[in-house]
Amino acid sequence: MTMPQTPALFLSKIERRYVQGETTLHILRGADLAVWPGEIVALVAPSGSGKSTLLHIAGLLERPDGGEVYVGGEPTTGLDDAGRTRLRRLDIGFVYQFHHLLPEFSALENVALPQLIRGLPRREAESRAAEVLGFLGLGERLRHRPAELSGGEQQRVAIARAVANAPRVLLADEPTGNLDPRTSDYVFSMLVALVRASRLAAVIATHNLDLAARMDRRVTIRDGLVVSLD
Ligand SMILES: Nc1ncnc2c1ncn2[C@@H]1O[C@H](COP(=O)(O)OP(=O)(O)OP(=O)(O)O)[C@@H](O)[C@H]1O
Repeated sequence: MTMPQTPALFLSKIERRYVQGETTLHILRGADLAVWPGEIVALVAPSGSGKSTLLHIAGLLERPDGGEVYVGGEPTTGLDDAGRTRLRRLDIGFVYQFHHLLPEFSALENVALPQLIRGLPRREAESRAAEVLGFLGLGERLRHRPAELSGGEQQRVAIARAVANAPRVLLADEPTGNLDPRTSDYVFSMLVALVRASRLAAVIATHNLDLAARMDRRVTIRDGLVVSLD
């Protein structure tokens, strides 16, 4: 008998309000989203609709005002800050529009660092980092610092850093947003190949409809709810 599968990420009835003086912005009003291992979901939401808010909540960077975030089937809102940080380090990878690499470290060191923080021995962390960088076509750039890499290469290092820990969930906010169209297309293909090879569950926010069309399904945020665009 096969066990029923669990979504890698499950957002259930997520509420988020921002209170500013007299006004309350009710940004998320019971948003639901389930993402399965190996699935890539495009989040194509208008500016200001709550896309970053949703990604921050999914990535345990921000707490919802209501609802529950399940990672690998486990509820997370009851965890204290240390528990959330631990789970985030183990199970969640982030890629942002701007790479946020550490300028004084090489590509290899940038990718190995999150694994060292998790307690992996240096040799193992660096060997895993070299493997992922090699997969992304950067085998010849391991010792380069970010300033010695092109924009597309820097972004591939950021992708390698996010996935080298073998997280369950990958969250990306406009990961190719600051690259020219050709490089964006190439880096995106690399990202998809890596997500599929590692069977991660990915949510990728983008305004680029061509890229969104290449993901498994498309959702948006409308009136505080996640709705399917397919
Ligand atoms: N800390 C905060 N305090 C008050 N309002 C906030 C806060 N964070 C976000 N907001 C408001 O919530 C709304 C959603 O913000 P969010 O950053 O999630 O938008 P977004 O959909 O990611 O937009 P963009 O695509 O422009 O980044 C915005 O109107 C924003 O002004």
